[in-house]
Amino acid sequence: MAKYYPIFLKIEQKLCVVIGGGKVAARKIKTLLEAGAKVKVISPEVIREIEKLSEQGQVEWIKRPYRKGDLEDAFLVYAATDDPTVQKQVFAEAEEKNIFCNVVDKPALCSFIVPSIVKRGKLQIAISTSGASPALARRLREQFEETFGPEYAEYLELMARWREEILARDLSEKEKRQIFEQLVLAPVPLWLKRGERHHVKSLAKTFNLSFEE
Ligand SMILES: C[C@@]1(CC(=O)O)C2=NC(=C\c3[nH]c(c(CCC(=O)O)c3CC(=O)O)Cc3[nH]c(c(CC(=O)O)c3CCC(=O)O)/C=C3\N/C(=C\2)[C@@H](CCC(=O)O)[C@]3(C)CC(=O)O)/[C@H]1CCC(=O)O
Ligand SMILES: NC(=O)c1ccc[n+]([C@@H]2O[C@H](COP(=O)([O-])OP(=O)(O)OC[C@H]3O[C@@H](n4cnc5c(N)ncnc54)[C@H](O)[C@@H]3O)[C@@H](O)[C@H]2O)c1
Repeated sequence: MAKYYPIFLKIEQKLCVVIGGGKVAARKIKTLLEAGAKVKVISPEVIREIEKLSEQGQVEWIKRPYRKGDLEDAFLVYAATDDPTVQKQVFAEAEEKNIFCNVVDKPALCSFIVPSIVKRGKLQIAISTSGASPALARRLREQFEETFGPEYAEYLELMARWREEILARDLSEKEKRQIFEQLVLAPVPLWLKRGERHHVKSLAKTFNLSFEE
């Protein structure tokens, strides 16, 4: 099994080409759009979900089978057809053009694989089993979603703002690190979840940080 290197890619406004228009393609398209990519779908048929996105102008749908040259200018490519010959052709063109390629039914032909994602605002937990068990990746996501609830979105907003406020202070690296450590130890997510905002307020006050109720 291949070794994989996890990173978070900035794909805003970058062209991502998806070959095929079934439910697996739809799943990949969803996360591409969430990251702000420009998505082009090439497939003779697509499921209703993708057709709707095309009607709303969120993706460009080219209604025909894949042909060589379709990957021109692509930043990322997904081969999500049910035809192994087409899958190989897409992979071959991507290799030739040095484009990262995800072949959804053939990990051996993937130059990148897609993780299962827990997303709470700025917090993203990406889970991969290196392709060993996608079903387990999904199950772990569901477990993490219970542990890290929607309150983590606001928590991260607060932490980001507080971090800026602390970084702007005339303190030594050590002093700043000590404050960050104390802040992450406080059960802020729990307070937010329970609506105990007065606790968050007094924590903010202790460190002279902003907090709007
Ligand atoms: C995480 C997730 C992200 C996403 O797709 O967005 C994702 N697969 C998901 C679900 C899922 N996929 C499959 C099942 C059915 C149960 C099962 O087979 O286990 C389920 C479970 C379900 O749907 O419940 C079938 C399957 N998947 C692959 C193959 C081909 C093969 O392994 O040979 C086959 C057999 C196809 C066939 O029948 O022939 C391959 C890949 N799937 C990956 C990602 C990459 C490795 C990820 C990792 O590191 O584990 C990799 C290598 C390539 C890629 O696609 O990037 C998403 C969860 C989203 C979520 O819900 O959170
Ligand atoms: N990686 C994953 O997460 C995962 C999960 C489940 C299944 N799979 C595998 O992924 C593949 C796709 O799954 P699905 O459920 O989306 O399949 P599907 O049959 O619903 O969709 C296949 C799509 O490919 C299109 N297509 C066929 N020939 C084409 C061509 N020449 N050019 C362009 N498009 C073409 C079809 O029009 C259709 O829209 C299957 O091989 C399946 O076994 C992968």
